[in-house]
Amino acid sequence: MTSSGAGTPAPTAATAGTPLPAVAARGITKRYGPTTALLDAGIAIAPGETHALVGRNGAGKSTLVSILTGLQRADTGEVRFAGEPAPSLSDRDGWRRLVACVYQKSTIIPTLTVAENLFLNRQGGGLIGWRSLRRRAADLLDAYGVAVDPARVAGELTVEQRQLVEIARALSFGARFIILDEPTAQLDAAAIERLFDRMRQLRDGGVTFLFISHHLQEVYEVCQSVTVFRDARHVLTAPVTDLPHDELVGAMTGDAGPLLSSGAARPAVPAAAETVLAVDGLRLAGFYEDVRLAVRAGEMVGLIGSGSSGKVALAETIAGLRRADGGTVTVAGSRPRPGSVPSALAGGLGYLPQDRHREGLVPLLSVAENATLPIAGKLGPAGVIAPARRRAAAQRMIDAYDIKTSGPDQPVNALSGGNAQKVVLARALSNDPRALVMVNPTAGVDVRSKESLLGAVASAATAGTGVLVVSDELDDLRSCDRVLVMFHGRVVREVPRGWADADLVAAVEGVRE
Ligand SMILES: Nc1ncnc2c1ncn2[C@@H]1O[C@H](COP(=O)(O)OP(=O)(O)OP(=O)(O)O)[C@@H](O)[C@H]1O
Repeated sequence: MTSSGAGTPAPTAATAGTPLPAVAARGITKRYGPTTALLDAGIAIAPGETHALVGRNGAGKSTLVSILTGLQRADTGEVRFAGEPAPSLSDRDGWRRLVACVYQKSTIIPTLTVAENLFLNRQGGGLIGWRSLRRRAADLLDAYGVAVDPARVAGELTVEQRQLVEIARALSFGARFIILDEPTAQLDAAAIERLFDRMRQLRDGGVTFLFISHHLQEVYEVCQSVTVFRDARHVLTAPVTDLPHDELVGAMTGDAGPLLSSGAARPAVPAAAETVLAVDGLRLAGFYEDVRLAVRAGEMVGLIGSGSSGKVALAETIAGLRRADGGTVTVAGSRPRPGSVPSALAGGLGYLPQDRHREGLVPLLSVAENATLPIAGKLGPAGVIAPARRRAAAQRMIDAYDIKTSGPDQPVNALSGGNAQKVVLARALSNDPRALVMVNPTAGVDVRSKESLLGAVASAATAGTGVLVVSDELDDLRSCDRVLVMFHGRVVREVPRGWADADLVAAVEGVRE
């Protein structure tokens, strides 16, 4: 293990027999106004290894990534690649040849074809014809074993295909160091395994990875070393084989207490409890067919299924983001207007969207404004809210959900990803919805915050909200009274509470055959 509590790990100069790190950052400090995002932090990544970077929400991981990719300058400290100082920030081509990051959010332009995306910003290309562009793109994708048609419009790609195209693009620029920032958050189990196989192949070919994930089992599965950041500082770097899971969590959180089980018991739902969400004969061509389900007040129902199961499209239809071809959605006894989000919300639905960036938050508004948007009516007459009341309500949410922020006035686009997710959930629950639909509620949320988020959801259920949890994360589903399994657009099984992990995975896998 290198260093514990010290500022920066591992040397940047070669010592006898030790190769120079492929990437080394030392003594990095970065401040945003009153917030210290990184304080004398660093990382050293050996050539050809897959190195994990983990830490709680707001620990400084994304900030380090932006410095390692030349998107921003550290206030102090230095970055070296194979011992050489990093290029200047203006030398974008220099950076592109050294490092690429595949973000959760795509950097691919959705309206262009795959081929155009691959050859965008390429030096020395001059004007080339479409056929030649397409041929060169096909050769490039072929060389990296990516089975995607270069003529496809990039916006139509699946998350998995998009990531592979981005990796191929990075490698084709010459980069041999790739940062994967929560790459598995939007992938189903089979796609995650394919990604890991691909990473292992590339690693065998000498590619170095920095892998960021809140799923610690993935760190053990695919990484050789792990670095932990806590509160802007480097606290530990170790081979994963030397670091038991509990110690890793302890390093992240600063205490060694065991994680609570998020499947803690809730009272049984009375048989006479009212149905607060009913879906009847719902169908949407290409996504799902004849779906029927009911959630009662106080009940938590899970919905699991692979990427092609249609579960997210179903959730989006319930929330009014999509309009079904037929069938009905009933929320607390009334039928919201199909395809209307305001109508669904007015009817008593709370919704936690999959893509918090696009659907969840108003980026330039403060944490307080975002968190209290749906309770405006409760805080003051006719939607007029006294700023002090708004701030007080937001401060209560910040405390209850452990949101790391400089205060209620911080704009949400300055929050870390996981903390933004907490604001979306706090907001969804703030209106005491009769029914709550959540898609991947803990995506991007650290291990400790997961407990408090899921605890808040379970409390809402105990208080009478009916909850539909749409997720492939087994931890998200443990508190559910039953889990519905979707496959190719249909609900094909119902698994009662008390399942073992292997049983639920088998239920999802089994129906594939
Ligand atoms: N542009 C910005 N302006 C102000 N503060 C910022 C900005 N970007 C990041 N921060 C703050 O810096 C700290 C570190 O954030 P960072 O995004 O690096 O965390 P992270 O470890 O990536 O978290 P997560 O796991 O939630 O993605 C946070 O407190 C965040 O609010």
